[in-house]
Amino acid sequence: MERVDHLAHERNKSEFDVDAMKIVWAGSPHAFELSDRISKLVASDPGFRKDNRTMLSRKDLFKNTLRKAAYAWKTIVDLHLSEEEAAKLRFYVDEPAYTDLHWGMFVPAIKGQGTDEQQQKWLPLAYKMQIIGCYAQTELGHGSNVQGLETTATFDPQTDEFIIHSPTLTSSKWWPGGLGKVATHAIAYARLIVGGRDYGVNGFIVQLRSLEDHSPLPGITVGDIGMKFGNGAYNTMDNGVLQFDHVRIPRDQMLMRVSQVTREGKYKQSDVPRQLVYGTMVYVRQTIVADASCALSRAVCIATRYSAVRRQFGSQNGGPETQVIDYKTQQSRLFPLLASAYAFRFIGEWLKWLYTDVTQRLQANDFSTLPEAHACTAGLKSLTTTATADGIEECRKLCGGHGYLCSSGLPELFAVYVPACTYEGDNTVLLLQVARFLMKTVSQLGVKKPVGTIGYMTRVDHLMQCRCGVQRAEDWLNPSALLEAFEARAARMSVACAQNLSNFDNPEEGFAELSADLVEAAVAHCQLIIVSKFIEKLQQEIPGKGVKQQLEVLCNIYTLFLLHKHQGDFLSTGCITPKHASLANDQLRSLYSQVRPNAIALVDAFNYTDHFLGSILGCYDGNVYPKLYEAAWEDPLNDSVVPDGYHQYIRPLLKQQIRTARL
Ligand SMILES: CCCCCCCCCCCCCC(=O)SCCNC(=O)CCNC(=O)[C@H](O)C(C)(C)COP(=O)(O)OP(=O)(O)OC[C@H]1O[C@@H](n2cnc3c(N)ncnc32)[C@H](O)[C@@H]1OP(=O)(O)O
Ligand SMILES: Cc1cc2nc3c(=O)[nH]c(=O)nc-3n(C[C@H](O)[C@H](O)[C@H](O)COP(=O)(O)OP(=O)(O)OC[C@H]3O[C@@H](n4cnc5c(N)ncnc54)[C@H](O)[C@@H]3O)c2cc1C
Repeated sequence: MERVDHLAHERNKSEFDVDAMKIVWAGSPHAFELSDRISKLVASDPGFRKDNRTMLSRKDLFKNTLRKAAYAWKTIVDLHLSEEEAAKLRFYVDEPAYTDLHWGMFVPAIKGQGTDEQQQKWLPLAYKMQIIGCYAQTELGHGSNVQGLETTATFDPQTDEFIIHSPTLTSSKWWPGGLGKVATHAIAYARLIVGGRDYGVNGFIVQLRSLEDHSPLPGITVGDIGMKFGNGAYNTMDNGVLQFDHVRIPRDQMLMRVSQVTREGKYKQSDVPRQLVYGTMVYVRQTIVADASCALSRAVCIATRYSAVRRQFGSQNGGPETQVIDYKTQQSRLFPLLASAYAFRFIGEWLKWLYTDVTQRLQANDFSTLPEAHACTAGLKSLTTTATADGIEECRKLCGGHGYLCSSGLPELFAVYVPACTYEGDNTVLLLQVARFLMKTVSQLGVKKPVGTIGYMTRVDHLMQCRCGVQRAEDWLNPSALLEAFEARAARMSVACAQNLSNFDNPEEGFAELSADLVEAAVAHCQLIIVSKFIEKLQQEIPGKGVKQQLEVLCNIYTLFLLHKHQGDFLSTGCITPKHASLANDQLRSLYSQVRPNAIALVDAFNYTDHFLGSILGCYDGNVYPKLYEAAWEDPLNDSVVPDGYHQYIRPLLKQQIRTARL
C-alpha cells in the first residue's frame, strides 16, 4: 500500500533547499553521508528495536541493554566500522549504556591523563573491549566538591603499590555509570598520600571484577544504586556504588601525566597545570554541548510535526479546524526552541573547535587558553542543558494530552535528558566557575588584555555608557545592534557584581553573598557567546537556495527571544529602553510569520529516522491518529479484555454496591 504523506502540503510550502540545509546541520557533506547511512542501518535492523522499553521491568530492561550493546559491538566488528562510524552507531542505537562511559570517559581519561607507556598498555585492551571501564569520581558525600573526595590512595614503598581505601561510608563511590554491574576496571579518583602527606585528588586505574567470572576482586564491594527517574529512560544504565577495603594496585596504575610518584616514594609535579586532572570533565562537557542540540532538535521535530497535524477550533462553514501551529501562542513557544536547536548546533561545533585548539596548545606546553576553555565548556554546558531540559518539557506541553503518552517519545526523552543538568557538574556550580573567571577578568582590566570570548571587555568603557540606536522594529535585524545590546548587558552585569564585591572585606564571603547575581552575570556572558557565534557563522558563505536566509531568521529569533525573555536585565542595566523592548517584540512576531511556512522543512533538515525519533506524534508522514490507535491496543494491559485482578478486586466491590443499593 502506498504511504500517504499527511505533511506533503507543508513540505511544498518551504522556501529553501532542504537537502542543502541537511548538510549545514550535519556539519559537512561527509558528516551528512555518515549520519544518514548509519541511522538507516540501525533503523532497519530489528535487533535495535526500542519501542518496548518503557514496559519492561528493570531486570529485563537491563538485560536487553546488555544484549543490544553486545549486538552493536558485533555489528561494528562484522562490518569493520571505523571509530567514527562506530560512535555514530552507538549514538543512533539511542540507549544509555555502560559503553557510553567506557568510550566517553574511561578511554579519554587514560588518553588525557596517562603517560605514553600507560596509554600503550591500557588503550589497546580498552579499544578491543577486553576490559570495560568506568569513571569513578563522585562519592556518596561529595560530587561537586572534587577537592573534598575522601577515598585514599596511600603509597606503600615496601611493595611499590598504592593501597586504595574507602575510610568512611560517605567515601563510597556513588553514581558512576557502568560501575554497578558491568565494568571490569575503573578510573577511581582518590587522595594521593605519599610519605604521610596529602597531595590532593588523582586518578588511578583499578581492576574491580575478575576477567574470568566477573566476581568482584578481594576488597571490592560493588553494586547498582537503584531505580532512577522515569520508566525505561536512564534505568538502562547501571549507576553504581563501590567501596574499597585496602585494595592494592601496582604503582604504575596511578595516571601519571600530571604528577608522578617514583619507586623511592618521591612525589613529582610535571610542568603541566594541576587542573589537567580535571581534563576529562572539560572534554565531556564539550561533547554534552554538542549533544544538547540533538536532544532539543528531536523534541522540536516531534512538536513541530504534530502541531501541523493537530487541529483545534476555528472551523469555517464546516471546513477543517485551524492547525495548532498557526496559533501565535504556539509559535511563540515553539519557534524559539527551533531556533535554539540550530543555535546549539553551531555553538557545539565551535566548542569542538575550541577544545581541539586548546588540546593542541597543551601539547605544545601553551596553557594560556585553559581558563577560557574551562569557563566556556562549564558555562555552555550549563546553559544548553538547562534550556534543552526545559525545552523538551515545553514540547511535551505543546503536544497537549498526547504528549503525555510514552508513545509520543517525549516523557522518555525528558527523563533520559534531565540528569544532564546535574552530571558532569551541577549547572549552578558550573555557572559559579564562569562567574569566578569573569570577576578575575574585570579585576585585571588594564593589566591583562582580555581575549577570545571575553575580548568584548576591552571596550568596557564604551559598553558601560553606550545607547541603543534602534528606532524601528527592523533595526533589530542589524547584527551590530544585537551584539552591542548583548555585550553591554553582559559587561554591565559583570562590572556591577565586581563593584558590589569590592564592598566586602573578605572576597570569598562577598562571592557567597552575591552568588545569585553572579550566576545571572554568567548567564548573560554565555548567552552572548552563543549569539555572537551564531552571527559569526552567518558571515561565512553558506550554499543552497534560501538556506542562509532561513538561518538569519532563526538567528534573529534566538537573539530577540532571549532579549524579550531577559528584558528585565536589559532594562535595569539601561542597555535598552521600554520602547526598544517593545520594538524587539514587534520584530519577533514578524519573524514567527516568516518561519511558519518553513517550519516542517526546518525540522526535516535534522534528517531523523522514525526509529531514532521514537515518536508516533513526530513520524515523518504525519499519520498520527491511526498509529496512536493501533499502539494503544499493543499495550500489555489490553492483552485481555477483563483485567487480571477483576475477580479479586472489582467483582466483590460491584457486588457490595448492589447490596447497598437494595437497602
Ligand atoms: C561521544 C561521547 C559521548 C560521551 C558522553 C558521555 C556520557 C555522559 C554520561 C554522563 C556521564 C556523567 C559523568 C560524571 O558526572 S563524572 C563526575 C563529574 N563531576 C563534576 O563535574 C564535578 C564538578 N566539580 C568540579 O568540576 C570542580 O570541583 C569545581 C570546578 C566545581 C571546583 O573545583 P575546585 O574546588 O578544585 O576548584 P576551584 O574553584 O578552587 O578552582 C581551582 C582552579 O582550577 C580551575 N579549574 C576548575 N576546574 C577546571 C577544569 N575542569 N579545567 C581547568 N581548570 C579548572 C579554576 O578555574 C581555578 O582556577 P584559578 O582561578 O585558580 O586560576
Ligand atoms: C545520571 C547520573 C550519572 C552520573 N554519572 C557519573 C559518573 O559516571 N561518574 C561520576 O563520577 N559521577 C557521576 N554522576 C555524579 C554527578 O557528577 C554529580 O551528581 C554531580 O557532579 C553533582 O554533584 P552532587 O550530586 O554532589 O550535587 P551537590 O553538589 O550536592 O548539589 C546539590 C545542590 O547544591 C548546590 N550546590 C552545591 N555546591 C554549591 C556551591 N558551591 N554554591 C552554590 N550551590 C551549590 C547545587 O547547585 C545543587 O542545587 C552522575 C550523576 C547522575 C545524576
